[in-house]
Amino acid sequence: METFNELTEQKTEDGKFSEENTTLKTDVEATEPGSGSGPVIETSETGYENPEIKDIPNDNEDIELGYSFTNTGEINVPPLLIDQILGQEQAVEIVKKAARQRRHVMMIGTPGTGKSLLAKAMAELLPKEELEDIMVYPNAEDSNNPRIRRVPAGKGREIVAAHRAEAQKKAQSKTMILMFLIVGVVIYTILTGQSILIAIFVCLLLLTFGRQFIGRDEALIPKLLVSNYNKQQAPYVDSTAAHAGALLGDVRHDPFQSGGLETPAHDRVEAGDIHKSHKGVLFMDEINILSIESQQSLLTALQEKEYAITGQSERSSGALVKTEPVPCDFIMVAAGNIDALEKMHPALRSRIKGYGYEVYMRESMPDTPENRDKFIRFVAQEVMRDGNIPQFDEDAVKEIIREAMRRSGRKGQLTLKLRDLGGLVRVAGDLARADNAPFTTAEHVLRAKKISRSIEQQLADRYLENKTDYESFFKEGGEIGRVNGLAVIGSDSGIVLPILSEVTPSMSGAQGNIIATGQLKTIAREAVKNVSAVIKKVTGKDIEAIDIHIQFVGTYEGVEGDSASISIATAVLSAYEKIPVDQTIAMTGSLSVRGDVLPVGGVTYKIEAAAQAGIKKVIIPKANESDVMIEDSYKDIIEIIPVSNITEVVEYALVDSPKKQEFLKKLETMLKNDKN
Ligand SMILES: Nc1ncnc2c1ncn2[C@@H]1O[C@H](COP(=O)(O)OP(=O)(O)OP(=O)(O)O)[C@@H](O)[C@H]1O
Repeated sequence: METFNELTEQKTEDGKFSEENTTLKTDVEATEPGSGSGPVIETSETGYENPEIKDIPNDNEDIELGYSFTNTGEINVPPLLIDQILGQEQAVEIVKKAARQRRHVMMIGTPGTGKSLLAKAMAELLPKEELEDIMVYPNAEDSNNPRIRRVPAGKGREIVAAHRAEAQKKAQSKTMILMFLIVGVVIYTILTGQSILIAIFVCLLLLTFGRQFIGRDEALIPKLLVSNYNKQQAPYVDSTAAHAGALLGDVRHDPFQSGGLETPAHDRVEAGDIHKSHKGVLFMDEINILSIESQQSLLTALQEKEYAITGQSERSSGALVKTEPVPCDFIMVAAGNIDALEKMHPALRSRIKGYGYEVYMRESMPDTPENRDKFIRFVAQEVMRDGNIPQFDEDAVKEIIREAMRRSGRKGQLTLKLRDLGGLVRVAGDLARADNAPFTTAEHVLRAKKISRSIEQQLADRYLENKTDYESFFKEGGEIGRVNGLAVIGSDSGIVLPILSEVTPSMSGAQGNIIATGQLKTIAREAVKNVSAVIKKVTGKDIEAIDIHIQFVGTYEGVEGDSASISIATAVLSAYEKIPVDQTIAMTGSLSVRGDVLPVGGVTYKIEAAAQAGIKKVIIPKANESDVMIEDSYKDIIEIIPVSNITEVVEYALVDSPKKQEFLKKLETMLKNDKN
């Protein structure tokens, strides 16, 4: 009986990079989050470039557009933000509906797909006629309970100005009276020959008490808590990562709490974002990072549509003060990625769900002529928003569309991770400006792509440099048990990931083990287990007698995903059968327990990484064939071999020999029997 143990994984916890960005992903997941090549670090020096591919011109096939134009200055950018949004039709419809009916909205999806843009657009759709100013007045009966009044928008300023003028007038007449009294005292002293010292004492008394008497009117001036003076649209307040005070309002501490030096309580009250967004939109990204107490208070504010302001710090004198309830009738737009749902206060989620809509943002849209034309408008919008970069000519826009195709990771799609693409537009525009060019051209976009490399891409470059320096992977010859696997770092860069395998006599003698090293994470560990099913079938009976060692070379950051499974299987089969693997080949692909090669993510970036590393051929899953959108500069230097099962992988990857032919026959028969 086959008695393979559970996978034994040896890992070192040291030297782990941040999981999110630097884990080597080898599976479909890897194509997801789109940090793209935004303008993170602008340096042309950092990129490692294979000299072979450096100067190959980009002669991509032409991209057809619905209409032609000279430059994006000719394109009409719609005045309303809602009409500027690309590809998120469902979200746009929901936002329009929610604005009409004053409903809350929850948007879940990848960063940079337009969530905050939609929230801003919603504020533009709300009626500005309903806007109000909120004022806080002193309370003569209880100074620690300031009064709240709402007045039509713009009136607040007038009221404060009128109170101030009145207080100044009163203060002036009181000052006059005081001056008269002092002058009277001086004259009286001179006329009656009284002691000068007594006169000075009396004057000082008058000044001290008089000051308090005069200042009292100032202390009664109301404070404008929320002003909507001259606002052209309903407020939009981004409250992402706000602390309790900034979100819910606060009362400042008063270091002088007596002696006539104190600041009146109402003057120390500060509005929170929930109050500033009254009659408008409160946007909160990553709502799950808000503390549970603040989420609870937010829920109360949503339910009551008013929320009293009190000092947030218990030790401050502000904690004694609590205003009357302050209006906060806002529409909440909550956003986040899918984890936000799990970590969100269930009652808050239920409130938004019960009184609003939920929408999942799209990450790409079909590559149709209409959608391409929308990208022309997108570039025009970004240029307009930036305000400092030259307009794009038609070829430059086509280059941006080409990049949108590539970044979608799937044939026939255009990415909607538009913040990153907007970054590319700006870097290209900056280059054109630096050149004093009248327009941004395709050449500027291509240069921008080279210099605006994401941190992950730069990391991949360094990785390649180091690996090349230390000759950690081979590009030619045949090696037993050694395969050039491929992985993705972040979401937009690939690396060559060498995988080694050794087959040794079993330590226990009675039981075989699979020992995998290289800090494998859950999915990668499971992939190794699945591969073991195929290995067991192919290698046959005496499996109890061997241990199989698999090493992911130089992966101190950890490995995740299952797209290395065909590489693992090939390495192990090569080690077991003692047939060398062709090192001019790299490979990526997931393997089913029945030996089929399944699709994976990030094929384009992986192929480009292999080409950059000087590898000549890449095996990819047949199902991914149409997702390949490598730059033209790589097309002539790398051969792509699509495969659909492990037999084909072995056929291409192992170095030709009679032993290989024999093994292939065995493999084919086994898989055939398996399927029948
Ligand atoms: N669907 C879209 N249509 C047009 N422009 C977009 C779209 N999505 C993103 N953009 C551009 O990207 C910028 C950033 O997008 P936005 O801030 O709305 O993303 P987000 O989804 O809120 O991201 P995050 O969750 O990181 O805040 C926008 O100001 C806009 O220029």
